[in-house]
Amino acid sequence: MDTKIYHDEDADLNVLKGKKVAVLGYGAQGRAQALSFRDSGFDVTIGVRENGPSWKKAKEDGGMTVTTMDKAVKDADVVLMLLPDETQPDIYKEFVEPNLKKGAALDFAHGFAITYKLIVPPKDVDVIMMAPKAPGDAERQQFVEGFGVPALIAVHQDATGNAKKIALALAKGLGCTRAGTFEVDNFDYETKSDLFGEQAVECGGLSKLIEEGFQTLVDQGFPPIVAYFECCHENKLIIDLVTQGGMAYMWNVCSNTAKYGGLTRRDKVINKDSVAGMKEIYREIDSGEFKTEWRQEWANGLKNLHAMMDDESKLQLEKTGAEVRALFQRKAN
Ligand SMILES: NC(=O)C1=CN([C@@H]2O[C@H](COP(=O)(O)OP(=O)(O)OC[C@H]3O[C@@H](n4cnc5c(N)ncnc54)[C@H](O)[C@@H]3O)[C@@H](O)[C@H]2O)C=CC1
Ligand SMILES: CC(=O)[C@](C)(O)C(=O)O
Ligand SMILES: [Mg+2]
Ligand SMILES: [Mg+2]
Repeated sequence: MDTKIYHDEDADLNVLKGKKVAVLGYGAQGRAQALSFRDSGFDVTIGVRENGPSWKKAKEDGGMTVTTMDKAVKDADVVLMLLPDETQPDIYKEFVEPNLKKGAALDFAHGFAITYKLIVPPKDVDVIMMAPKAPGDAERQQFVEGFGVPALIAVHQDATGNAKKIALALAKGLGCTRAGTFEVDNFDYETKSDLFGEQAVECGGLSKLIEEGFQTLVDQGFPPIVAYFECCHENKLIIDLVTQGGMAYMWNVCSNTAKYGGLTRRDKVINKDSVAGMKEIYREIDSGEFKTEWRQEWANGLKNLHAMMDDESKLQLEKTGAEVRALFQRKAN
């Protein structure tokens, strides 16, 4: 299946000229997208809780209307649900559904709520996705530097006939058509790949690999800072090589000792049991079991999540990392 790729020339910011773009939420994605839309000339309204931290931050950033979510949605031509996934169904019910005007576009940066039918929009609105494939800070930084991160777009519902044009205008407004914006057939492709990637590879798998590698060396009596450089700090430099020129390039830049040792021993770490684990992760995502568990965790006040985050913050790795960053800060001053 060929994925259609779009660049600047395929998207038109004027599609949103004179239109009201309401961004609900001002966190990682909300702030990065809203500031870039503002700088791209869109009429941006931020919808957040009155006088909360996001309200104050959005006011400080300036150049946008800041109001409550219900008021932001009223008369909006595009509403971006840049709220935590777990909060979206309730916020949609209370603030969006009663105020969303006929012919508006409802946009998501991740398809969770639509894929698992936690939000079912009316038939008379466009439902689109513009999902940047990056953390918020990175996408804003690349926009400011004149480039942009890649994004996925999808159209779930095209009531006006303009759904894809609007998704592309949003992507261009965030600089994502500079790198490349990829169209996928449906929300599920983004939702399920993103959940899998963040659980099995980029957040879950990678953090565990780093933590256990670090602990293995520390348990062998290595100074924590030595273990930190080897199992954590240097990863960015290696990944930069992969990003620059692929796996072969990374291997070629590394020593032959690293090539031989890495290629002959990596299966001791990532092996058929690990792959079976990856398949189980995907099965839980695809079946909706993860969705059900995550909804239950939200209903329980995120107790387990807070406990796990507390455990993470107490790791020796974090203490050593803070010392290293302080060291580097000294160099920067
Ligand atoms: N974090 C990231 O960089 C990425 C996130 N996404 C998606 O973007 C969407 C937004 O996620 P993030 O920006 O990470 O969210 P976030 O957790 O960074 O912040 C969301 C913002 O929503 C508001 N908010 C939070 N809880 C609220 C509540 N209970 N009631 C009302 N407002 C509330 C606040 O303004 C908060 O700053 C999600 O669908 C996520 O999956 C997609 C790509 C990357
Ligand atoms: C930053 C990103 O793309 C993630 C990991 O999917 C997310 O934060 O949900
Ligand atoms: Mg992601
Ligand atoms: Mg994600």
